[in-house]
Amino acid sequence: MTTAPATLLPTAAALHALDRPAGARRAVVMTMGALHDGHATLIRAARDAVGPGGQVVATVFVNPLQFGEAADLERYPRTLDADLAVAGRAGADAVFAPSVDEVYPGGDPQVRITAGPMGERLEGAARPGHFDGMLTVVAKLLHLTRPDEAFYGQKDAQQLALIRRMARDLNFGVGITAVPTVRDPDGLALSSRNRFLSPGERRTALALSRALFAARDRLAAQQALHARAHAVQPGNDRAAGLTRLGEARLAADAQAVALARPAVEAGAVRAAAQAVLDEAAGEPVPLHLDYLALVDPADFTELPDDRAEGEAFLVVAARVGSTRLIDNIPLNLGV
Ligand SMILES: Nc1ncnc2c1ncn2[C@@H]1O[C@H](COP(=O)(O)OP(=O)(O)OP(=O)(O)O)[C@@H](O)[C@H]1O
Ligand SMILES: CC(C)(CO)[C@@H](O)C(=O)[O-]
Ligand code: BAL
Repeated sequence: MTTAPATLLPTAAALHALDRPAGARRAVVMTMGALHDGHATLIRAARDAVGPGGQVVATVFVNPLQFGEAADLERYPRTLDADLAVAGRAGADAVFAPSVDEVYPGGDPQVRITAGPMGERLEGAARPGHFDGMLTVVAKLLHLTRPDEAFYGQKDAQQLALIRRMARDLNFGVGITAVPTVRDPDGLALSSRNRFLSPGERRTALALSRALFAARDRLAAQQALHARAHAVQPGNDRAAGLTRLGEARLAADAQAVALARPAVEAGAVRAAAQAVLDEAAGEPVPLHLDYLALVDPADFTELPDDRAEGEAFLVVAARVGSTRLIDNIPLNLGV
């Protein structure tokens, strides 16, 4: 393990020449560069997984195939020297940072990966072709780097679900590991694009995480009501204890509310987040909501308003000024 800058591997030939000690596990962390602590957390997780004797390779490649607007591609930050230092400190041995010609010799590839229906929803609908381009380069980078395990951030939840799906559907034979979203102390999910936000835009952008946390808190409050209602049901031993504590009245109220509304429903969770986003849309620096959706983690289809059980992701995308941001939170509906 090293804290020196990671070794730069600018070509596939240099990558293939990288010595791979016998028995050493190799982990890969793919990025588009401009590394921040979210990326460093992925690299640290990769290092933890393979151990000091293993090998961690990060990749830095701004993939033209997954960009729609040319302006977004052109202004994407490129900070390779700093990236080598961040990657090295976090525990990467090497950074594979190829040129566009190295990855796509002879121009755009004719044969590509198709993301399928999950790739057309939400982010896929907002950025047509994005997920086909993303999966195509992920497939290429997996073939080039040949890892045992690859690490991706939960922040890009739909991307992660599609990569898992590709690895499974097309038998890539690689382990895919998710790393939870890393946030600034104020809640904003770290993202390379955050650097484009002015101070005012950043304040408005905080509504994304605030909306997700409001939904999570709404769900937790309803679940707590149910727990208390359950505690005072006839025959439950805890009822006597609660009475002694003077909580019987409170618990009875809770039971009445909980029984009147028997479950925590998707519609109420979504509404709690929507209220925060509506308020941010009226700020002097407004938030322009692209989508807010409560989805099935398996395929990113929207859950019906009356769904009251199971795993879900609450996902959001919005533009503030000229910067488009995404965020999400995993939730468990039901009581
Ligand atoms: N805040 C974060 N927490 C955890 N993982 C993250 C975070 N931000 C990015 N990642 C992960 O890092 C990997 C590389 O992402 P990428 O280079 O696109 O960074 P980014 O900050 O998401 O940039 P941008 O949002 O501008 O595309 C992806 O697997 C992504 O999910
Ligand atoms: C996975 C990825 C490196 C492919 O270009 C990119 O989409 C990203 O950085 O999340
Ligand atoms: N962070 C996902 C890659 C992209 O925005 O293109």
